[in-house]
Amino acid sequence: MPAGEVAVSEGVDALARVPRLLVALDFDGTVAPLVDDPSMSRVAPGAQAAIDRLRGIAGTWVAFVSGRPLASLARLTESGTDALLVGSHGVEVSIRGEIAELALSAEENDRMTRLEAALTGLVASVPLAHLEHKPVGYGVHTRRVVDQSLVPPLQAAARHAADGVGGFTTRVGKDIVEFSVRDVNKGDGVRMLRALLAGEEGGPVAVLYAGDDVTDEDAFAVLEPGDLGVKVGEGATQARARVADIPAFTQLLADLAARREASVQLH
Ligand SMILES: O=P(O)(O)OC[C@H]1O[C@H](O[C@H]2O[C@H](CO)[C@@H](O)[C@H](O)[C@H]2O)[C@H](O)[C@@H](O)[C@@H]1O
Repeated sequence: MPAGEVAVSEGVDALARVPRLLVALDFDGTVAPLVDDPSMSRVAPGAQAAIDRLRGIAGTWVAFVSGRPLASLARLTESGTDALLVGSHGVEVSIRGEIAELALSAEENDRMTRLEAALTGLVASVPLAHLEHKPVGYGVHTRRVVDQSLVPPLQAAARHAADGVGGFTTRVGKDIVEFSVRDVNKGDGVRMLRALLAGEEGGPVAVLYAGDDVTDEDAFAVLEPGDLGVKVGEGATQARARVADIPAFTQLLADLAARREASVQLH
């Protein structure tokens, strides 16, 4: 479904009135501006305020669903023990402080080691490229590479190396190509969170999912009638609504909080 099929205001209005709502948020590029150093990312102040407000409304849950490692996501979102976090594109899960064990097999570890050796050499050959070590894979970052003509050949060589080792899921994001030894995605994460909350609450849970990148399409793809997918920024998408940028999405979250607070008071 093309973005723009639903006017943002109309979509938010509908979500304000559902009895149970999961607000599932991508992190980088959706609530946190993209920066050169991933460790320096921060949630935009207005977005944080809206998230805190939403968390305080009855029948409303906020989760982060990110490609980031869980530890990084927990730190940057300053999540407490009640947090719902899905990291590493759906592989790592933390539900209110309970972290599902990853337990990589010896074979997975071996493939990781072999890919790391290959990627380390490739990344070292391109000035200012950076290799991110993740719990179930690697990210080849190229945001800071000055000579961007070096990026396509680096990414092609990295893909070739991953194909050579075998068994990796490849994802292309913003100035990054990533390789994961586990084939799980953000859609799996959203499905799991919805089922968990519906089970706990004994009723259906509508979902607002927002994301800015290609990897968020897996999450948009599992949304159901009554949910709302919001694409943040440009690019082809299956999301039914679109906002221009992080400030516009921050405004959407604040509007949702205000309308949901008003709706809860009426019931
Ligand atoms: O699913 P997300 O929450 O959007 O995470 C995707 C990747 O985000 C990080 O990289 C991106 O953000 C960095 C900081 O702004 C930026 O420097 C980089 O160019 C982006 O690709 C993170 O480092 C990755 O692990 C995530 O997979």
